[in-house]
Amino acid sequence: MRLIISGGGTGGHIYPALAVIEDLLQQEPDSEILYVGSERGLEGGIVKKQGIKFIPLEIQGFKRSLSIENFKTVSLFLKSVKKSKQIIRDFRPDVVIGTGGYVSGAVVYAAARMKVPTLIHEQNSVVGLTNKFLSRFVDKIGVGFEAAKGQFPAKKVEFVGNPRAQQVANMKSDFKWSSIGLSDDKRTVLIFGGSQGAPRINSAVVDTITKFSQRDYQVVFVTGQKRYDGIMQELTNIKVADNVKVLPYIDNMPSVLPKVDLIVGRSGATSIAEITALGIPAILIPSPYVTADHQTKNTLSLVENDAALMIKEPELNGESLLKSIDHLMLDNQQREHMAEQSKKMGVVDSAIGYLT
Ligand SMILES: CC(=O)N[C@H]1[C@@H](OP(=O)(O)OP(=O)(O)OC[C@H]2O[C@@H](n3ccc(=O)[nH]c3=O)[C@H](O)[C@@H]2O)O[C@H](CO)[C@@H](O)[C@@H]1O
Repeated sequence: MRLIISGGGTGGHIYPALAVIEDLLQQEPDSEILYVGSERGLEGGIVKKQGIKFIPLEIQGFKRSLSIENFKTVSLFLKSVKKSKQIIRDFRPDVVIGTGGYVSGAVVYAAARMKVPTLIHEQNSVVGLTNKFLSRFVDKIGVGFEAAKGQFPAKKVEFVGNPRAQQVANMKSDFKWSSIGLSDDKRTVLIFGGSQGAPRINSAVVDTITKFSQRDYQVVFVTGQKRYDGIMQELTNIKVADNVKVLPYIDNMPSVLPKVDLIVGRSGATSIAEITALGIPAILIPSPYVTADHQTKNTLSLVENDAALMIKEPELNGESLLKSIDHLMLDNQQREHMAEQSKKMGVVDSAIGYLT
């Protein structure tokens, strides 16, 4: 099969696209894949590292308020549609898939206009702007939450789960914490604020980081690539204990996640799909800065099922963070219960096949 796929901006859109590619290559190893992404998003680095052919487009998002920048946005979009048409003519794909983010809007729209079969995947329960726009033009729509179905034309939409969930659930991991200087025998807490790191979570961790030295668990603190240097600067005069590892980013999350005892982080759609696919106990701090507060909705669905605890961002600080982590790390029974409840919510038989 010849596939053009596009998903951009943040990890939540990129990793589901990579899961689709991995699945397709397992089924049809001779497939030709082209990833079209934005110049500015995380995808350039992530996709190229995987050895997948990547073409960047220059594109930017709409400002929700009246802004002169929106004229530039429209002009860049139209140029990207034109470039996408050329890319499609050259590559001759059998299908074009979009997994969200502005860039996928241009690519999938161009394909639909050229009558190439198109499909989009929506990870969130609240539909993103790009997918809402594309839903009028595409042939099929796969959604990761049942709740998203009603927001799309009924004839096109199908619940398929999140392809990334199936990928992590199928992973046979031989990852060892000792490969990053930690112990293989200690229970491990992984703290990360989505694919880009979250300043409020980072500050709370920095405030309490010395206290982790007195604990019998270990902590992996992922700052986000762009925030790492700043955090290391803040930590210059602070003694970080041996049981804490500070990292800018984790490239091999599917291998790492099965070895984690507790996750502390945001509740973006793809993180939630991973957490529930594996049944990992979690403390979730929803981002209040996202469309229709969808991360709080994501979080509550887990909290109501006893699968996670929530700390609202205004209540987050070093003390509340440490208290919640300690509470769960001391209570093996509660963690086990959370793990079971979480796993019950996981959708790991996502119909990736449907997407290709
Ligand atoms: C601020 C913002 O707009 N956030 C949105 C964005 O979040 P974002 O992309 O951060 O969130 P997600 O939780 O959906 O996905 C993060 C992905 O990055 C991976 N990861 C993260 C850190 C790391 O070091 N290594 C790594 O591989 C995670 O395992 C996961 O696969 O897209 C999501 C899916 O559309 C939305 O629900 C979020 O609301």
